[in-house]
Amino acid sequence: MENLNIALIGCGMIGREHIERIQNRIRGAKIVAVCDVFEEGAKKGAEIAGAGTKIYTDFNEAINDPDVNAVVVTTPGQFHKGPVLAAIKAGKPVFSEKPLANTAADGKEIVEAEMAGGKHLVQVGFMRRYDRGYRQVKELIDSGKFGAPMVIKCTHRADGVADDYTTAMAVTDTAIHEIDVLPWLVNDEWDEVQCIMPKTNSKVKNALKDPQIMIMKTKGGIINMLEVNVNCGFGYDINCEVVCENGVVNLPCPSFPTVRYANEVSTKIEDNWILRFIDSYDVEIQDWVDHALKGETGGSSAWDGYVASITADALVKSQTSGVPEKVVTGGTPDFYKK
Ligand SMILES: NC(=O)c1ccc[n+]([C@@H]2O[C@H](COP(=O)([O-])OP(=O)(O)OC[C@H]3O[C@@H](n4cnc5c(N)ncnc54)[C@H](O)[C@@H]3O)[C@@H](O)[C@H]2O)c1
Ligand SMILES: O[C@H]1[C@H](O)[C@@H](O)[C@H](O)[C@@H](O)[C@H]1O
Repeated sequence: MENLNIALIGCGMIGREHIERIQNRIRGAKIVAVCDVFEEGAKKGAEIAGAGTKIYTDFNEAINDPDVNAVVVTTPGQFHKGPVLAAIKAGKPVFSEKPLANTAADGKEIVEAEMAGGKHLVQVGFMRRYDRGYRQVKELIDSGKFGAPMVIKCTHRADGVADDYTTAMAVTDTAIHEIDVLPWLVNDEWDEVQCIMPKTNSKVKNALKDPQIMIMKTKGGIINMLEVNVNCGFGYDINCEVVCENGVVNLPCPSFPTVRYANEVSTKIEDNWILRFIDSYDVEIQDWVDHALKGETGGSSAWDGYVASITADALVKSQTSGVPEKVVTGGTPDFYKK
């Protein structure tokens, strides 16, 4: 394969970002077809992609178009399974935005289909594995200089969320990033996870519980404390601090100039994920394209996506049980061992 001719399924917020990215900044790939259940949405996507882009409202038709040899899935999480399975069936490489699926049951179907086909075709969009800051933290931890990691403290804060954002989405849509990136960062696996609910922010006007505190223990005994807080009202604030035996590795928000003005010292905080991780998405999609052209996958595999969904299921269970819940994966199949 010399070039990826991509059908992108789901022309919403990140779908349109990825269309623009692939057409203008990614080598070896172009969007040849776009699909959205709403024709208007697909048309908007096609406008960004440029003249000649085919428009579909049925993902099966888009994926099975003979001019298409690769697929990007940017529908909401609960609708990833259909197009991902269709791409596997067609034998075409597929990049699925995170999460691979909203439930472990859906993730299992994808993993089983990929194994049955005997070819690695699925990459999951956990872009933090491509973020310069997270990569530097991993290098520092892997150097061994600071000793073994013992505690991780994270915040995943957002200015606000849409009205249809639910309590479970704090796990399946938001904490899912930490669920994937932290075990990768410290070379470990989740063992048990717990979600506890502090008092809810009075700005929340529906049934959403926000903030939430997630306490997650790895098999190696590392404890992570994660604050998910999606109505913080002051910006997109992602922090990660790893406490090791001989030192602390801290990844704060990327720095902006510090301003001294009117008796105050201040530093800007990024508005949203688009800007905070913009470089990571570029690196991630280019890496997917480079791998797919060689018949390979990079980044997070379908198995990683499935394990993240198993962990998310356990955390969602703990949202109601209030107690720690076990993360049971049954072990990595040989097909996915690196
Ligand atoms: N990696 C990241 O940081 C990041 C950032 C934002 C979103 N995401 C992920 O990307 C996905 C999309 O998020 P979004 O914010 O762009 O959502 P969105 O709601 O803005 O867009 C989704 C689009 O998919 C379309 N759609 C739904 N079902 C479809 C189907 N069966 N076939 C074709 N089109 C369909 C909708 O009409 C909509 O236009 C989610 O999984 C989300 O978690 C990831
Ligand atoms: O879909 C978005 C995206 O994945 C962001 O990176 C995350 O911070 C948000 O919580 C989520 O809603």
